[in-house]
Amino acid sequence: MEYHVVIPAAGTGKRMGMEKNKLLVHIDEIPVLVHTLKIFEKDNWCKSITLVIHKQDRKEIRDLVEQFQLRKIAAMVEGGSERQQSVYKGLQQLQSECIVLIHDGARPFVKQKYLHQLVEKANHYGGAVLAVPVKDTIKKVGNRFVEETIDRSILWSIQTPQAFQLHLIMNAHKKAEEDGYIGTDDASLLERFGGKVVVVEGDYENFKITTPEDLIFANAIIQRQKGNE
Ligand SMILES: Nc1ccn([C@@H]2O[C@H](COP(=O)(O)OP(=O)(O)OP(=O)(O)O)[C@@H](O)[C@H]2O)c(=O)n1
Ligand SMILES: C[C@](O)(CO)[C@H](O)COP(=O)(O)O
Repeated sequence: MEYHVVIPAAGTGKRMGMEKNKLLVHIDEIPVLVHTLKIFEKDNWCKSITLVIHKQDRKEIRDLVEQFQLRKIAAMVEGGSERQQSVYKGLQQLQSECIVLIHDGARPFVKQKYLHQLVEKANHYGGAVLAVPVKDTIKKVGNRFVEETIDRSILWSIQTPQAFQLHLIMNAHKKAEEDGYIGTDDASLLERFGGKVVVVEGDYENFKITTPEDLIFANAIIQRQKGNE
């Protein structure tokens, strides 16, 4: 089977608290974004990468594409002020019906075996997301007092990649834009209209690099991977 991937990389990384986009920060001498892109470069089911970038990063990212010989990048488009807008701009680059994966540039540790499972599930059901069961106890809190402890057995932390039949996710993004609806992931836009989204269980290493301590975990994972090579 085959798929195309849209990678939103147009954030500014406010929670990382650095001057530059966190995706350009190095882990083991390679920018976070390059670690992510290499996963898709290596996967022979992946036919093209659409990269959504911030205007100010264009030159640096173009240079990285050359330096690391990233050959699958079909388009580099500028994103919007919200992740959702960036993804929609990326999706609009795809011309014909296909399975599309949407994957955060900030998740450089997704394993290839999950990509293929997601493609197969999306082909069957329409949508598929990678996720892990929550590890913490989750409580509903109002005004600093606990209102309820939620049954953890039904809760999952949702990651990316998220895989979709292109026409379904395009339609969901179009409707969300018309309604002024902003979701925290792409699958939620499909769920609004009863679209089927199946969960593929992944692993906890596929975390999103968000705050400074995440760089410590990221370096530790890379060192362990190198030790296993
Ligand atoms: N307007 C935006 C915002 C985010 N993203 C991308 O979406 C992914 C997940 O977003 P997040 O981790 O929230 O990144 P930032 O928005 O950069 O971080 P912050 O919220 O801390 O500013 C990242 O790969 C980020 O580059 C994007 O393409 N366009
Ligand atoms: C899409 C996402 O990766 C799902 O976990 C996530 O929502 C991205 O952004 P956030 O701002 O950290 O919620």
